[in-house]
Amino acid sequence: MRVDVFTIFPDYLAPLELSLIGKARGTGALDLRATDLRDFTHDVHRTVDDTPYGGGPGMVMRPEPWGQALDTVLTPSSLLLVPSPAGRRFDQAMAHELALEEHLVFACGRYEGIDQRVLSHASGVCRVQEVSLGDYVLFGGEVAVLVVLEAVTRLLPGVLGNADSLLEESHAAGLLEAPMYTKPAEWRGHGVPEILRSGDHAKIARWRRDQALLRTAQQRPDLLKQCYDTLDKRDLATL
Ligand SMILES: Nc1cc(-c2ccc3ccn(Cc4ccc(CN5CCCCC5)cc4)c3c2)n[nH]1
Repeated sequence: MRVDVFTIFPDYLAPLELSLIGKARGTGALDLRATDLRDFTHDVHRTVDDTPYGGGPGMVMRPEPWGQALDTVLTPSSLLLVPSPAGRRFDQAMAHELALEEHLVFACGRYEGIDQRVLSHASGVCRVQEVSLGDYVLFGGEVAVLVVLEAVTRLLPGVLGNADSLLEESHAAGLLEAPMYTKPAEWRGHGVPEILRSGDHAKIARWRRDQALLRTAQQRPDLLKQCYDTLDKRDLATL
């Protein structure tokens, strides 16, 4: 997957060099390039913003640098993602959709956002999707890029060493995960559920499924409602 990110703070994306994303870049699963939007300005101050038409607080990002920047990468097969408080809520389903794309382009806004004509013009070239992390306002889009790219990269083939963890996720799709434990068996007076040390994999799987159901019912009943139709009689007996 090829990913282009345009931002006035390219260093903000340095964490993408680390950990599994860094590994995905090393194996070629992810070809990621961050470019400074100011490279597409031509004035001595490298200006990317200006006052909003119609008045109002703050500044708006000028269309010209964005137009020239996006001209260098957008093709009809690109998907332009524009982080925004007004965007489609990012979730695991969207992460799976994005993991199938061949070319993602992120336009990271700052200030009060990007001149709307940039998105309008781009939608004549490729698909454009505004994306939101949630109902709160950040300073800009870079944090959204870090979140989206981490969630998408772990879904790319070969990135997660143990493919089973993805299978686990798909099986438990929609439910919260069961509690996890590791050594030591006794820690500050807290033990580990005996079933997990029984070696009986069928019983362990059932226990984990029950824990996931109960945890979801308790902490995220909205999720349980969404996947209620997928529950079998044994699941319903647990609830
Ligand atoms: N999920 C999420 C994504 C973002 C995000 C993404 C990209 C940019 C680019 C700039 N900002 C900051 C900003 C955006 C908009 C306003 C105006 N708006 C007026 C009405 C009430 C809400 C705010 C103020 C500041 C961004 C914020 N925040 N949260």
